Amino acid sequence: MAKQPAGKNTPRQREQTKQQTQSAKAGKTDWVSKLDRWIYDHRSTLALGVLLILIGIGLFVAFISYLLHGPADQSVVRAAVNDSAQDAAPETKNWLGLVGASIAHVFVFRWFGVGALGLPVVVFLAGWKLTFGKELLPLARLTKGMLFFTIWTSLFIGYFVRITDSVSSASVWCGGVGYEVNQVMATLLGGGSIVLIGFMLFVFIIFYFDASSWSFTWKMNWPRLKPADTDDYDDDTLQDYEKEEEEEQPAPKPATNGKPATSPVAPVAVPPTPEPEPDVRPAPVAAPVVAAVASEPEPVVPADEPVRTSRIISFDDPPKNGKPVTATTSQGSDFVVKQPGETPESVAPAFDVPVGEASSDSLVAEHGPYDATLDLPHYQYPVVDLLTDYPSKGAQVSEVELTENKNRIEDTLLKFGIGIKKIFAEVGPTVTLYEIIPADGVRISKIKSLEDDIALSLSALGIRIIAPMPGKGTIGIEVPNKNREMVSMRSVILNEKFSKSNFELPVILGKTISNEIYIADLAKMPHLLMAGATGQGKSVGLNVLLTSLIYKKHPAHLKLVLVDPKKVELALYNKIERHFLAKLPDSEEAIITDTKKVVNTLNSLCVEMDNRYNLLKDAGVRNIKEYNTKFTNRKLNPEKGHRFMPYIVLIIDELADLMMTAGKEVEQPIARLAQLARAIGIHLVVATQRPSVNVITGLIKANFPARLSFKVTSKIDSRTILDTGGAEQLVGMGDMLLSSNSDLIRLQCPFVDTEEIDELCDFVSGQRGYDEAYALPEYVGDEGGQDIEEREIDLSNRDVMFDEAARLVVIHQQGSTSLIQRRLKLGYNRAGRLIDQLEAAGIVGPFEGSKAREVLVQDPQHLEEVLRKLRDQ
Ligand SMILES: Nc1ncnc2c1ncn2[C@@H]1O[C@H](COP(=O)(O)OP(=O)(O)OP(=O)(O)O)[C@@H](O)[C@H]1O
Repeated sequence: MAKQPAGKNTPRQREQTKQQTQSAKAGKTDWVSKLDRWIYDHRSTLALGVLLILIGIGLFVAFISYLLHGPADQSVVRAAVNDSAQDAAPETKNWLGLVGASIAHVFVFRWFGVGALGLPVVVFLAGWKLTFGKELLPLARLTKGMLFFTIWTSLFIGYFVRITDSVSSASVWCGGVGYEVNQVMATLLGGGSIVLIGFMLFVFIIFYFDASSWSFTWKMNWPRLKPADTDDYDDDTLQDYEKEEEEEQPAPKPATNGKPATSPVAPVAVPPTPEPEPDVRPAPVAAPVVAAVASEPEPVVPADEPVRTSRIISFDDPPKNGKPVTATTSQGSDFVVKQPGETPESVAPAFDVPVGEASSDSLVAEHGPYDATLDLPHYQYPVVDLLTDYPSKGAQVSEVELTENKNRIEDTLLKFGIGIKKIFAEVGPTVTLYEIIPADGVRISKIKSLEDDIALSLSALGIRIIAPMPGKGTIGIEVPNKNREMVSMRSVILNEKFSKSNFELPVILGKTISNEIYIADLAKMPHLLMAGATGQGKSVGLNVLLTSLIYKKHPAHLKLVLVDPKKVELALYNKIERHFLAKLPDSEEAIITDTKKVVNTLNSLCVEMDNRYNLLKDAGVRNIKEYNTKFTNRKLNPEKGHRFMPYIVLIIDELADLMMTAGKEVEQPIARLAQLARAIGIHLVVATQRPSVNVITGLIKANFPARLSFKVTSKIDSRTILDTGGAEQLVGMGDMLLSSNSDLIRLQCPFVDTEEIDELCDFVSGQRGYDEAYALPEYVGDEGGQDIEEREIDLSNRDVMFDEAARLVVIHQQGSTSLIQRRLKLGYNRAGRLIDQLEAAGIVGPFEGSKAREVLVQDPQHLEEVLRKLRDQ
């Protein structure tokens, strides 16, 4: 692993540089990044959350107490302000003393009276959300409600205080605002004030509880509105109205007059709705379904029955408030569309393809496109200051060195009878390229055949002859610089080419001889094979690749599978497990070091690949990009297994080790993935010290068009990896050759130290992550045995959630682990165990690959019977 940077930087120099840069940084940006980190640190969020809960409770107690003892405390507060707080304090009646009385005096007496009680409720709920990471009640919606409650109550009570002329005794109930505003309204409107106050309540109710979804009958009779007039109508609705008008047949809507809604979602006993849903539809069967559905923030679109084009789709809530949205189809069945990003398994899109473009368009119009990043909405991309600022001196080649080399090249070539017309030098970070135009009549093949002799005569390490230079009629001779430039990771991350790159998976590979940054799109590569003798910069190279991805990608869009048979090379990335790593459901460690686990992981990736291909086929698209676009546009139904697909990058740090211990067992899945996985977003980066043919087999090699080599020990190794010599001539420390699309490019890999990686991982892991690493599909190897009976499920020791899980799958007629996981809020492992138990109990059928298991019990009554028997046993 990285021990020491490029030649010029001795540990001492580096330490000094680091100290200088650190003190420079400290002055300017340290406090900003510290503040950032503090804000996104779990501990500070927890502390703030608990503080807000305490403040919420405190304010509530203080306000209630003030309302009870108000008159007594008013004089105490005045005395404290005018005279001495110390003298006044003992007189206070408020349960929270003088402070409680003073705050309550302002909020209750001066401002809002009873209405002020809305404030502590909001503060408490905000604190709850910060502390527990989820909402007790929909916060945004409730805040709006409470704001209205505060002002309206104050006005309403103020009206009666004014007309009863009881300001001296009762003004504490309406507060100063309520009373004063009523005074003004009375002057302007007289008795009309109460009408205005009543009207305000009416307007609030119709917007807050979305009167548009109350009844079809209402809608039918309401005047037709243009889309510009309202947000609550979708195109379908308007078209329907227009059609009906044309036909002059105001036919009753099915849900009102037609057959009662028949939904496969039978009424279930579920906790009551947190907020009353005003539902005035005369649909007796639909009603319990509404109650059931509204309490669950999950889609309950009947899984097997495509929702037909909905004529009226109305949502009870504006899109951005984070509350589940209830929608109604013309069939009268209701379902909930969850806001994107509510939980890690956010499943916002609620329509399937059969619904048609218009419905998904209207969903997008209402809610905006699905955004996977909303699972971690506050995630901050790493700041560049995490990387060390090594002072860049540029390439250090003196005139003298250049002239010396030029003369030696001229002399050597002349010795072999090669005349030179012209010679140019281009100074790169590690080597200088001398480009030679040979004299007329000199054949390139002659120069090529003399390559080794010329190199020997020039007798410097790492001379590489490029004859001819691709696309030019010239010869290139690369001569290493005496003092090479160290390319820092920071400098390349800051480079515009990287920051502005819009590649799907941008990876920095290095700096070219013309000092340009070379960035590749791993998604297009589509896999990378990396070789290099020990100590030549492979680990640094992998770290550079990972750093570029982490700097550019949101955890929602990228998952890493890290295989590290050497056990220490990638260990640093353990910290970002809950952000970027993917692992097998049953494994403890996200970084895979054990060969058996590697085999399972590779096979699991193959299962993931097959699953993804099935989803692509189902969606009628050809690749991950088209799939995710369709999903983002809410045209794919998560209830049918559709989900946003993050890219998966598999990194294998040492293939040689694995090939020695597991041979074909790893070769086959690697080759399979390399052959097929590009379209579904799984990309491989495989590194090895030993690029021999029994490690990089023909099967593997054929499927890795992009190959990269650091210095290797022999020309044979160079040929194995690059199909040509040259890599043995490299000068080490990140000097490398990239072979891509039959081009061979010499690059200097940037340097990134383990300390920098450590800081980067700390920065990422200090932020809120997912509950656990991204779960790869379960793969049970030979030992596990696929047969449920062999795995001996003990039904006498059932999970406590067994009955609930059974009811869930029977109600939905869908035996899927992810359904159990989402709806019962369980981890993957536990949900997997539950589904195994359900299989053993004969409630669901056996595993069927990417499809959900068949549910063998058809109705809830039958299920209760089965459950009762199990209990009796
Ligand atoms: N891009 C680079 N720029 C400057 N120095 C580098 C670069 N890459 C590697 N080095 C130097 O080479 C040393 C070895 O690099 P690295 O640890 O990446 O080798 P490796 O090929 O992974 O070796 P091993 O396989 O034994 O782990 C580093 O400690 C560092 O001093």
